Amino acid sequence: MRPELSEYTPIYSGKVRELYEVDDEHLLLVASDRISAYDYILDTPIPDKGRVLTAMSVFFFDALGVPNHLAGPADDPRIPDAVLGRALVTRRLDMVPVECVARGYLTGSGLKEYRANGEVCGVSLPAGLVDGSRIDPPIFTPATKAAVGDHDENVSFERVAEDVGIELATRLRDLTLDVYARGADIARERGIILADTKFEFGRSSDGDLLLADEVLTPDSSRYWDGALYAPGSALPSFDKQIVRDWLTKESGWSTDSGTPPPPLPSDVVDRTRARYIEAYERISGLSFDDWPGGAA
Ligand SMILES: N#Cc1c(N)ncnc1-c1cnn(CCN2CCOCC2)c1
Repeated sequence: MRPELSEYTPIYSGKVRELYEVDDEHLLLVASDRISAYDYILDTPIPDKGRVLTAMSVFFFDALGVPNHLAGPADDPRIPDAVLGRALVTRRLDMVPVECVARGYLTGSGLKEYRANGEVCGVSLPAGLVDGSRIDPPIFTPATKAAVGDHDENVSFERVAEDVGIELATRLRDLTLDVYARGADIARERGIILADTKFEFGRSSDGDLLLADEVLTPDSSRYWDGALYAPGSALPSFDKQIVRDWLTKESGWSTDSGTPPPPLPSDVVDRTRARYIEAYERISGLSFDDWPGGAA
């Protein structure tokens, strides 16, 4: 008999995920079906998005072979039926307050910084780079965690060292770049580009530094279809471009309207759900049909 979610104390609620206390040593990390676009949480959920992204995290936690916070399997008996397949039991860690970002390609906030001063988080880059240019070798571009709804602030490695000490900052950088490289290799072998990603780390009661949060999901990473990639051209998001295109090209809504986006039509929802499943099955080589939870 599985417990009810109401038996667990909620301790954090983010844009698309929640965190509950299971006991003194364990948390329940729950991924919702909510999707964000243009800094809005859309009114329309994407069925199974939470399960697919949880499946991707579990695949990568296993494939990467890096010590992490998972404390049980996807069908752990402590997981309530209501969130089975989109929740994981994790060890409760002392989180390091740094968003550990690795970038193998220049886009987003990194591109904006580069265009302003030729560097990203204090790391100088060659002249002449454009949106989507490869950054080789990949760079560590940390950020401080913003309050819910705000954007994280990109900071330098030196600032991280001031905040957490040079030894831990160095370990965070090395681990971030190593895990990004492993994830990028796995994705590239399947024709998918991992442009950048964000990791979070925490310390266990034994003092071990563990990979935490979600890992290498489309919500914590930028994934591009390798077949469509061309630096300087449009860089369609593997998972969100269908939603973005409908919102900006078909719905009549505009990003500068100051109003929330309209509800999504069912075909956009269905195609986006299929896109998330395609990303998981291509990258993992596993069938999403075998993942726990879902329609009874
Ligand atoms: N993972 C983890 C974790 C852990 N294993 N132990 C203690 N605290 C955390 C934790 C607390 N907050 N965050 C920020 C990221 N949140 C994740 C959930 O969803 C909302 C955002 C991580």
